[in-house]
Amino acid sequence: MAVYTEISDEALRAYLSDYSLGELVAFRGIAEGVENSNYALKTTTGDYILTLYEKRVDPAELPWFLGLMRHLAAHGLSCPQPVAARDGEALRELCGRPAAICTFLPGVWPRRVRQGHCGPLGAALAELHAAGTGFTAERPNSLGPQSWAPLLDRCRAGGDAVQPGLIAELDGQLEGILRAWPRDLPRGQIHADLFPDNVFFLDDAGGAPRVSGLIDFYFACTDFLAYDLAICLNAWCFEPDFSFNITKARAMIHAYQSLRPLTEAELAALPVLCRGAAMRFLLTRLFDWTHTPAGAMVTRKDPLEYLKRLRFHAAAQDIHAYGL
Ligand SMILES: Nc1ncnc2c1ncn2[C@@H]1O[C@H](COP(=O)(O)OP(=O)(O)O)[C@@H](O)[C@H]1O
Ligand SMILES: N[C@@H](CCOP(=O)(O)O)C(=O)O
Repeated sequence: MAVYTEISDEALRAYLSDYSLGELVAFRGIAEGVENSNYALKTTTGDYILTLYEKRVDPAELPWFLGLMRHLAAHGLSCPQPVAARDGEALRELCGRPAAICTFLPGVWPRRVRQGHCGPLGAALAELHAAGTGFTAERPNSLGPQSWAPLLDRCRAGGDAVQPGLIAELDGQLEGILRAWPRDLPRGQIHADLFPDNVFFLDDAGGAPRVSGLIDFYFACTDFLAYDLAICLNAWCFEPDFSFNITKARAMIHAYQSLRPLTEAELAALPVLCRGAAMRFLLTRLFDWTHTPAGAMVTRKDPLEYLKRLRFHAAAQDIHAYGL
C-alpha cells in the first residue's frame, strides 16, 4: 500500500475545480507502488490518476519528468499524459505535496512474469529509447554509480541486522562494480525503473500478451541505454527461487536488439551493468527497509532479493551467462 498523504473529499473537489474534468464521482488510494501517493479518480468525463509526489522526487525535476512523458507520447509511446488545468498548468499542489493528474492507461501488470511477457517488454524498452531521442533536456541519474557509496554509508547502522555480514559483502561488491564500470556507452533517456508493476499488458486477438502502457517515469534520467536493459533483466528474468531464467533473458535481449542492436562494448559491459543495477535497487530497498516510518502505508520490498541477483552477476563470466 503506498499512500503517504491522505486527501479529503473536500480538498480533492476544490483541487478539481481548477480543471475541466467534470464532476468527481469516486476516488480511492491505490495499494500498489512504493515511492508516491497515487489515487484512482473517476469523474463524469472518465478515469484519471492523481499522483502526490513524495520524498524521492525532487519537485524541481517534475517539469522534466512530465515533459519527457509528453514527448514520449507524442512519439508514439503509450504512457501517461499529464492533464493541464484551465490555466494550462499540469503541475500543481495538493495537501502540501506537488501533484499532477495524468491519463489512465488500460491493461494489467503481470503478477507472474511469463516468457511471453519478456519479448514484448524488450521491444517496448527499445521503442522507449527510440521515442526519447530528440528530447534534448538531460537529467543526470541521481541514483547512478556516484550515489551508491553514500547510500551504503546511510545503511551501515542497520544493514547487518537485515543479514549478518551484509555491509562487508556490499563494500566488496561495490568496489568491484565501480572499478569495472564502463566509461563510454550509448546514452539516452531511460526509464530506470521498468519493473513488472510499471508495465501494463493486454492480450492480442491471438491471446498473446502485448504491452499496452508504461507508467512511473519518476526515476527516468539520461544514462547508458544498456543500463535500462540491465534493470529489466534483473526485474523480469529471475524466478521466485531466484534462479536466472536464461530463456526469458534471451527473449528480452533478442527483441530489444531487433529494434536497436547492442554495440560490442554494451554486450561486454552487460554483466557489470547488471551488477550495478542490482546494487542500486538493493541499496534503495535496504535504506527503505531500515528507514520507513512506522505507520507508513507502504509494502516494503525485500533487499535480499537483490543480493541473490548481485551474486549471480558477480559470478557471470561473460554474456554467455545471459543467453547470448
Ligand atoms: N497512468 C496510469 N494508469 C493506470 N493505472 C496507473 C497509472 N499510474 C499508476 N497506476 C496505478 O497505480 C499504481 C502505482 O503507480 P506507480 O507509479 O507504480 O507508483 P509510484 O509512484 O509509487 O512508483 C500502479 O501499479 C497502477 O496500478
Ligand atoms: N521498483 C523498485 C521500487 C520502486 O517501485 P515503484 O512502485 O515506486 O516503481 C524496487 O522494486 O525496488
